[in-house]
Amino acid sequence: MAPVLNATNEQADGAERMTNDAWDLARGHIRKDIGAHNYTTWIEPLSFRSLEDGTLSLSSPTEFIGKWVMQNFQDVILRHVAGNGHAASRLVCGAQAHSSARPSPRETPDESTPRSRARQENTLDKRFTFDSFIVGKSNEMAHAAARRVASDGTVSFNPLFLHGRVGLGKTHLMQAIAWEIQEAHPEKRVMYLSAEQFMYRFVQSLREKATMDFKQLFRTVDVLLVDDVQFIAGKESTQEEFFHTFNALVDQGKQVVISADRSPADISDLEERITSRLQSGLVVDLHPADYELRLGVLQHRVDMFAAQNPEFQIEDGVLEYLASRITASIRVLEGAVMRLFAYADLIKQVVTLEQAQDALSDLLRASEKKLTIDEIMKVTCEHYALRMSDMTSARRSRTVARPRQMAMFLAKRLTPRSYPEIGRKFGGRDHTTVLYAVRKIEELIAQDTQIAEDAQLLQRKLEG
Ligand SMILES: Nc1ncnc2c1ncn2[C@@H]1O[C@H](COP(=O)(O)OP(=O)(O)OP(=O)(O)O)[C@@H](O)[C@H]1O
Repeated sequence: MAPVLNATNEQADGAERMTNDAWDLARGHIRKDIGAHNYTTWIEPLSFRSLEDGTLSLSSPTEFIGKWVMQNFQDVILRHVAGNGHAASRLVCGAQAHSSARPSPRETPDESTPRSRARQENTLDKRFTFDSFIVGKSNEMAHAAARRVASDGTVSFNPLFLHGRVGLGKTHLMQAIAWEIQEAHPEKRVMYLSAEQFMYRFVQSLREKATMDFKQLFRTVDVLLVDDVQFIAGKESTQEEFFHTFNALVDQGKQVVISADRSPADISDLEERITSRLQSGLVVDLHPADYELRLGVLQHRVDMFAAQNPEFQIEDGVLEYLASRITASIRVLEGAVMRLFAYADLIKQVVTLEQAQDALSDLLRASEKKLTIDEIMKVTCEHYALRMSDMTSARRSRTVARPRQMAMFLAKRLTPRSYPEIGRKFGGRDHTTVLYAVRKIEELIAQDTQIAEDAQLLQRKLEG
């Protein structure tokens, strides 16, 4: 039986010796996958040592970086090295990394179980599971649909089409589906690959006059997940083949999951018949992450890191600050928090707001909104039909006090100002008043939908 989860095994069989140049090529792909910031922090400092007997050996400037790379980027590195036609199934990375290192018995996969066979063959990233996917308003629909596809015995919507801007979790969700189905049904043939890999394999099969094998391989899977389908726009023969594969599977009632950076209708240079088939199931978009989701992702990352590095400590408020300032994508946010970990490892002290600002200054500058407390007061007053003077006055009636508390809450959340600084701007109030206001609004957001909506609307206006 042909390997199902591995888009690269055949290429790997004929592996030539890997060189520095080949590592450079793989690095380019890795950079695209993990983003520029992660790349600069973790991958750029590595140098290629050797690739022998399937073990890729890289050296890193410190043990910490080596360990972190192994824990977080092993899959993506191996995938791209293997994608360039080199047999690589294991990574060794450290200050002393050496090609002769062998897996310890604990690390050696038990080849007797279907589960470990699936793991050995696959190109999935171990981190991309439902467990590690944080759900918020912006992605709850996509998450629910993905869960349904992963858990349903029957096919409810075919295809499931996930779309959204870069770095918002499409690949993560697709791989989570693949993991889940593979886990629950080891007998099922689940294939995950990018549209680029699909094209590569198709072209290879043409070159090797093995198109029948190609068709056989793709048309006998139970679940097919194709990432970044916008890639095949304008590529006629690949589109044609994709269309036939897609139809054959859907007609047999096999689940297909597709992702793209935009909706089917917005992908230009896609044949009309393909667009309409892509729209024939469920089309769900992942919206840009809101503040709560951003904070959730940061918190999750920190908890994971702290579990392995008990000495790691971060000052209260730093994550909230980062979540409010770094809005580009979850990938960028992850890059930021990982950089913070590397920084914490160097200084070996509690990470303060000032240090975080220093370590991430380029990222923060890029997303600088320069939001002032005056602006926050102004937008809040407009929303509640109040005067600016109400923000600083001593009036305590609820119609004025509540919006004022809301403005204080937003000032804390959306600016780097401290409690005393905010107090001074709001008519010279004490920092404890600001602290109380922030807590009060947080409490009300959890209980009162009107307040929750107000907070969200105001935040969106201010951040937009
Ligand atoms: N809701 C989430 N919870 C936890 N991590 C997330 C979430 N969304 C995205 N991520 C993380 O952000 C990073 C980027 O996500 P992913 O690669 O899935 O994005 P994508 O939408 O496929 O982007 P692209 O279009 O560039 O391929 C990954 O490391 C992923 O784990």
